[in-house]
Amino acid sequence: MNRVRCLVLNAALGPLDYKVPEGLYVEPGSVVECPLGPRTVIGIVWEAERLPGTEVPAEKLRNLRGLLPIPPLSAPLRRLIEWTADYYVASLASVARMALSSGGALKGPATMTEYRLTGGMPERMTPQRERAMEALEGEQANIRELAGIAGVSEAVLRGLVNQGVLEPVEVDCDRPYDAARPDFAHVELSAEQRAASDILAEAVRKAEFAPFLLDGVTGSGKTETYFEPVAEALDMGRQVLVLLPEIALTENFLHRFEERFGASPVLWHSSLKSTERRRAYRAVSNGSAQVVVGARSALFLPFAQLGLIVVDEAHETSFKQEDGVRYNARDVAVMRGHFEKVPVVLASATPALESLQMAESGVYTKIDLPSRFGGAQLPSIDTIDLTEEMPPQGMWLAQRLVDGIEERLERGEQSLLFLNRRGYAPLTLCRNCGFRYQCPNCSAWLVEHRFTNRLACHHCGHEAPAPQACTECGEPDCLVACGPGVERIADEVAERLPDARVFVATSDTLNSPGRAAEFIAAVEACEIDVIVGTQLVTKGFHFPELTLVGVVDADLGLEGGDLRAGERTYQQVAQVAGRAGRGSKPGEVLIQTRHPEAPVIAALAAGDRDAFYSAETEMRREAGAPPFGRWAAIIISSEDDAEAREAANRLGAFRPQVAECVILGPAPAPMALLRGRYRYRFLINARRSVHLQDVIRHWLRQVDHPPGVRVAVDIDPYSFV
Ligand SMILES: Nc1ncnc2c1ncn2[C@@H]1O[C@H](COP(=O)(O)OP(=O)(O)OP(=O)(O)O)[C@@H](O)[C@H]1O
Ligand SMILES: [Zn+2]
Repeated sequence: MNRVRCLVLNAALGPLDYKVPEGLYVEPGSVVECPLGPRTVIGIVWEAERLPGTEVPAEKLRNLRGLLPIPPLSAPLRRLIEWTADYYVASLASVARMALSSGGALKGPATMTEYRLTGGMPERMTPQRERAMEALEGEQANIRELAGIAGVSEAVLRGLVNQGVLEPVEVDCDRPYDAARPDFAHVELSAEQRAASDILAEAVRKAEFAPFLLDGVTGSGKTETYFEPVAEALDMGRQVLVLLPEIALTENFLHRFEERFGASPVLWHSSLKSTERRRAYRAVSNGSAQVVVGARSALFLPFAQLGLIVVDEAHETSFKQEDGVRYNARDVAVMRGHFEKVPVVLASATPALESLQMAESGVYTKIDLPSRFGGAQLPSIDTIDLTEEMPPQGMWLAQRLVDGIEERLERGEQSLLFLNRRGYAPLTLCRNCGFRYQCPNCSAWLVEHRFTNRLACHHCGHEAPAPQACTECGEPDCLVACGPGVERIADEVAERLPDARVFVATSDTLNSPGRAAEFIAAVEACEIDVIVGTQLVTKGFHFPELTLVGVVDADLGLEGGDLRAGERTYQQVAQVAGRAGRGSKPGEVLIQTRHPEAPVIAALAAGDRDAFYSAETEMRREAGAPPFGRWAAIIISSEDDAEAREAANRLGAFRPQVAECVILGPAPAPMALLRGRYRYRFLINARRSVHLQDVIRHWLRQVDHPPGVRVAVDIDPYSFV
């Protein structure tokens, strides 16, 4: 039979049947061009029995237009797409699109035109041209990407091409990557590391699904330990996927990887240039990309011969995707391992409660690395009760913490201050009229950034110059910054310790791999005395001279009280504390808090992880919260408030009555306005026995909404805004 069923990349359409023309060979997984009316859409040939659709009589079938030049998506990847769509209540098409994530890779020709500066000058210089030429120094990319880098229009750049200032370069899109060599460098593992890596390497050899929780204290050398099973997979000619939560962390990882394997791994993240994306995608699909290091989207790449998956810093909440298909990469990674029949390693010093629970119940094998590598000791931890040791008026650091930094300065050691707030101050208000600066698109205050002298929204990216006079009442010099951000803490350190060299480390300052590398080099060369940073500096970094960590406000994460507030605070503080004393010198951690008696803080101070986790586990069990019960959120949004509210109410009228399943709402979401959309929310809490996804799918199917209304389902939500 020359009829095939296709999953087309259009969420509004169901599966479609086509005829396979003479001479075209397709099989399940083949990526094909499907005619649709006058257009052509991309589709994936699927097993018809797994994709129920309406039977179309043979004479009505249209011919497939062609086969795209990439290998068919493998059966394990097709099963992963099905599972993800089913579990996260998403359309198959939207998940499948994540697996075809490089438009370029699906096309034929293997060269591409990029442009770079020639060193020539234009006949006439304009400010825009000047700006572009400055920004494009050392860059090579296509016109659209260069325009993005330079912040000018494509027309400006085309003008520069015509003038010979930019020249075209033909790039071979499929140049091979350098080979990683499993035996490049020999690493002497500690006995503890060796025992762990042996178990993992053995699992790689067996080539079966096996989930592991590599639970190692900060500085125990988890990376070195999982490099051995990586080497094992390479020896077997298999590919490896390593997921990292943050691009800023890859720099450090790349460096260590190169030292161990003599070549760079293949990178995958959202800001890759399209040529690099295409190259990586094709190399992954033909098996020549040996080790891929990526953000969560790498999870859906079409590996030819996967042998191992590692999720590093597996507890990180940034593995949860918060728009489009709202999946948790940690959980999907385990499912991919299941379908591919390969081991999966979740590595963390502060595992998610869910992961520990899976280990407890025997589903995951837990491997411990209880001590730091090379005899380094875990740091000593103490709290500073801010109600007793008050910082001076208008300041945020207690004297004891400042004294600690000063001691480090005298000894030539380094300090790290952690505050999870970018910018200078989280709120700006007018002393004269009380006006508070709010984002026009979001229910959020604008954050002052003194470096750039702007007020910015951290949710939608809205920005405005910081006003000189109040925009409401017109009074000059009346604006007050309320509360601290990292920039303000850096100012305070500079004021109280004028000799200290202070650096603010956030996603604003470490926004490219190059900048991250410079930062690491500067710290290693001891050109920085005090780092003031957000969650970005809490993990991954290894600075031997860093001996003091100060947590500026440990209570911050506990406010707002969402389900995981305690756990998240514990993880953040434990991770940042873990940056102290990783070399031969002992580390000290000072935690500023107004609630030293709060269970999380007390557990941190006592270094008693087990006490924290068992108290938290009991609380979750009682509340029916994950992993004991299940949560889901449904967010209804529209640019029109009334439309969103009505849609939510209409859906509310159809709420299902299901035993052991409580549906709360609709209520305005805590972020009632986000990126210009008004939002209403339902929260669903169910026992594990309830098939939550079916309940939600059935419910949502009963109500149609106007085109302006969006309905988003969030299974196992992490964000409760
Ligand atoms: N067997 C080893 N031989 C040489 N150096 C090692 C070895 N194991 C670990 N190290 C070094 O010890 C330091 C700490 O290791 P690593 O950063 O992997 O710890 P980690 O467990 O990932 O910690 P964290 O969770 O805090 O990021 C690194 O500089 C690493 O290179
Ligand atoms: Zn905003």
